[in-house]
Amino acid sequence: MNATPSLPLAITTGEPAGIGAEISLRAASEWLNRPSQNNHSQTPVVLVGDLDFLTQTAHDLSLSLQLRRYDPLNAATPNTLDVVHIPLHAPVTLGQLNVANAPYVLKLLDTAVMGITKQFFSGMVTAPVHKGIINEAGIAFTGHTEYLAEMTETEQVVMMLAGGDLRVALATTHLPLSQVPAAITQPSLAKTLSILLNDLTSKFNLASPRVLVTGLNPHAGENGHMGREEIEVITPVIQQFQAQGHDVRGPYPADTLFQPRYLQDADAVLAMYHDQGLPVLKYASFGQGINITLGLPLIRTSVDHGTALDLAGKNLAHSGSMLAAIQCAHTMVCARSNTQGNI
Ligand SMILES: NC(=O)C1=CN([C@@H]2O[C@H](COP(=O)(O)OP(=O)(O)OC[C@H]3O[C@@H](n4cnc5c(N)ncnc54)[C@H](O)[C@@H]3O)[C@@H](O)[C@H]2O)C=CC1
Ligand SMILES: NCC(=O)COP(=O)(O)O
Repeated sequence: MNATPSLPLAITTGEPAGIGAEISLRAASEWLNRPSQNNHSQTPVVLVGDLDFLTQTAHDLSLSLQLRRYDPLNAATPNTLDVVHIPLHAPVTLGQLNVANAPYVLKLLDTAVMGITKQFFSGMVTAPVHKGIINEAGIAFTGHTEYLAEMTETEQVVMMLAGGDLRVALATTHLPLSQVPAAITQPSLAKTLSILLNDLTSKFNLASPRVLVTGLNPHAGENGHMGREEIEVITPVIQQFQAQGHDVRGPYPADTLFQPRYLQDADAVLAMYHDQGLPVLKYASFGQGINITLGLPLIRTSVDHGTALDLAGKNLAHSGSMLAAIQCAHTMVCARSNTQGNI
């Protein structure tokens, strides 16, 4: 047993009008009551959000949790959940977005990143944010993935979702479909594959990961008759990695790749764009899957769903994905402390 508990994971509670507070509180409560596993004590968690709002939400959910303001010098007692208090900018009406709280949502992320940088936190787990309302507040924002890359000055990161037996990584993230082909170049695809292979080994303990790569076009371009990206971009990059000894295969037509015959021995699929890969994963495991940002200099996991404004305040949201995201971040913290010593 690793007797020294690691630094806490920061759970950013997301868009306050959505289900973020509810799933964060419920998942944290379940996590705190779980027995330790894998010879490691459970990584502690702290919530990042408005203390009064979270206390009211915990009360509405009848959770038997005491919330208190986070104090790094004073460890939380059992059944007590620490909150890094970030005040809301405006009162919350559940289910109704308010531009006034967009800066609050981003402050949660900034606080978690700063806390990781200063070694108060071991990593971050993010509840969903609403991309649209942040943009309507006049702040350009496409997602946590790109925001965290920018904040940490990381040139390229990779979005990967995992659920059931499937891992799906994406060559492009939140781009209009019309911009996808131009964004997939040999250098960008090679960098994506390199991050994916590296993190599957370092974070998921896979010594020689097998990655299956989709084509971009229908039928992977049908020998160039339905698009040339497979011939001009994707195949040369796959061959480059194969020549280096990596088990990377494809390009496969995306509509036939997602069947057990291909997937049973694969460690991950690399899909070319958001709506090529994620619908399959969400069909397989929606509500239980996780989203991991690979290539960042910090640990970040998240849920596989959005803000679910339609469920906010109804005590109907499932917290399984949030709990899985905490579990995954904990596993990554343990893997890191095994290789680097406990931090
Ligand atoms: N990690 C993040 O911050 C993410 C944020 N989003 C954002 O969320 C917003 C809403 O996106 P939508 O496409 O409507 O997807 P959504 O995932 O919020 O909702 C889709 C459907 O799934 C249901 N649902 C979602 N989470 C659930 C849960 N935990 N338990 C039970 N049912 C659940 C909702 O009620 C709705 O019927 C958008 O602004 C999107 O950008 C979407 C995905 C991830
Ligand atoms: N569909 C996944 C998604 O939108 C998650 O985005 P991010 O906020 O994690 O970058």
